[in-house]
Amino acid sequence: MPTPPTPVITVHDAAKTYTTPAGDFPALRDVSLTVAPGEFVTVTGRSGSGKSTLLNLLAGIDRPTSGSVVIAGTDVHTLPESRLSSWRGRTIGMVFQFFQLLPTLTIAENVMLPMDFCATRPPRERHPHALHLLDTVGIADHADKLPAALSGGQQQRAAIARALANNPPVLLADEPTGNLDSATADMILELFTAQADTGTAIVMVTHERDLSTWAHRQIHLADGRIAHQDTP
Ligand SMILES: Nc1ncnc2c1ncn2[C@@H]1O[C@H](COP(=O)(O)OP(=O)(O)OP(=O)(O)O)[C@@H](O)[C@H]1O
Repeated sequence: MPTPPTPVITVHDAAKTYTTPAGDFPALRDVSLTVAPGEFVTVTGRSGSGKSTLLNLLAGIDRPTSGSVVIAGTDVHTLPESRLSSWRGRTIGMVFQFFQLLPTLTIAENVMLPMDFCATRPPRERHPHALHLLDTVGIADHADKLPAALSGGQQQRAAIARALANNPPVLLADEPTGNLDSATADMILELFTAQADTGTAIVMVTHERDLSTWAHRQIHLADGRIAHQDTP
């Protein structure tokens, strides 16, 4: 039997309780999961089931009330606040529903931002690397345009190139196809599949229930717990 790969994401017994004026609200409970390098996992569930809360814990944006989140060997929530954003910039790529490109920077400049922020490459290599990434996602011709000149699908490709700028082991996506027509959405999902094939672990929150054509595993949340996991 081959040894299973060491997970790049390990969530152990994580819980997140929000304290509100109306009392404590358990948004996540008893969540344990692992994701291996190269795995493409979707997280589905009704509105309010805890999908974004889980993604925020994985990104180190929020801390669990109890339990642990270990990403690429780092227990995320033991990192001091001062090291968290640089850790995130090197370890996590993030893709959002509304792309979140900076409107006054060109597409290439947007893709260079994570490299500038983390100084992961010497300055002279950053623009060529941005062009290489834009080529990989099929929009190198648009490198010098502003985001507003691109279609939604092209902007999402640029956002994916930016997310991959520092070659992170983990890509987190929050409804990345939610603002795209279905043909464009399929192209974005194909890009994710191809990226997973290179060894990146991908966790994607989505409202679409069945993405078995693309995802290796589908995790379904209900009331803050993992209700079931399907492996197509
Ligand atoms: N900062 C907060 N303070 C209090 N309650 C919160 C906070 N953030 C989220 N919640 C509650 O936690 C629950 C889970 O929220 P979460 O955003 O994770 O759900 P979701 O599954 O991502 O929903 P959607 O699909 O609508 O984005 C919800 O009931 C929400 O109201």
